[in-house]
Amino acid sequence: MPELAIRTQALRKTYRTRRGKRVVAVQGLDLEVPIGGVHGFLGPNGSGKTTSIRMLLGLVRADAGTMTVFGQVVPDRLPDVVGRVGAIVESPKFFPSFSGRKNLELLADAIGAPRKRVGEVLEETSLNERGKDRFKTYSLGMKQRLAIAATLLKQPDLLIFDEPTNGLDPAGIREIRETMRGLGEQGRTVLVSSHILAEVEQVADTVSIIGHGRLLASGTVAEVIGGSGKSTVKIGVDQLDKAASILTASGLTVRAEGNYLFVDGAEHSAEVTRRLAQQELYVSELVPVRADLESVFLELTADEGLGGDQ
Ligand SMILES: Nc1ncnc2c1ncn2[C@@H]1O[C@H](COP(=O)(O)OP(=O)(O)OP(=O)(O)O)[C@@H](O)[C@H]1O
Repeated sequence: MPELAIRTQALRKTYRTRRGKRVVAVQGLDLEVPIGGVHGFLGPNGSGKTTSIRMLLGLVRADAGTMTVFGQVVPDRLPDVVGRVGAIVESPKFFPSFSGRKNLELLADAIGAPRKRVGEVLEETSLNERGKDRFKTYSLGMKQRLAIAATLLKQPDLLIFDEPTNGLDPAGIREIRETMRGLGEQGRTVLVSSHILAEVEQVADTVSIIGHGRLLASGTVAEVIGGSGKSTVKIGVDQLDKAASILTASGLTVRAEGNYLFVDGAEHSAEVTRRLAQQELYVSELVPVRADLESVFLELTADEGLGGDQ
């Protein structure tokens, strides 16, 4: 088996609230993150993403299960791999009155990274033009990119970002997305958690979808979409109502939208045309509708409600 960047097996974590209530945050999570590229770690709010990430980083103790990072069992062997991992789990603290560059220089000195890395990471996160400006004048998106720049100082092979675009405007989201894409293309592994699909669908090479702390689906974006078994065709036809009742009577799920019918569950588009033609209704247009990650996600997590909160 090829080495994985991250692997968890039967990972479990139950919290006890102050009132003594038990909250199962992660219940038997099997996660596999391949080496290289962007991996979207997706799930509704409260589904256990942050807890899983914190366990991987040794910040929260797991109740049961195993975890490896680059083949090393963590948290036991974390010291052996921690140098290869950069993570942003909470907003890091920067000095507001110092420039972005100065902040990075101080950090580089603190962790023993060469000063020349500062210019490189500013470039990688497209901050070089604003590097001399004070941190407090940065937009939220720039602050977040500076945090990414800080994790890049030590050239990690694996980057873990927990909801990196929270609170950002569309331009900020795009910038973070492009930064992640660039890192994935360099061959680094980026694990990015999100509950917003549209954000990750465009950058992720592979995804894992979780709900209630369990894995619901994983693979390449195409595999996860294809594996949903959802096939929909959009058809244009005269007498929409009549066509809809014919198709419904054949066991297909049909809904009308404008001048079109959307038909779910037909194995072959030809089946739709044939059934209508038998009743002398002729299809003027027929387009297969590609399922997107969003609809698959909603379908998979439909029973999840508020994720782990109940
Ligand atoms: N310290 C804690 N004490 C008690 N319960 C907690 C604690 N941290 C998390 N939880 C609960 O565990 C569950 C999983 O939370 P977690 O933050 O891991 O989910 P998440 O998928 O990261 O959600 P979000 O996207 O909202 O951050 C939730 O029900 C949450 O309320």
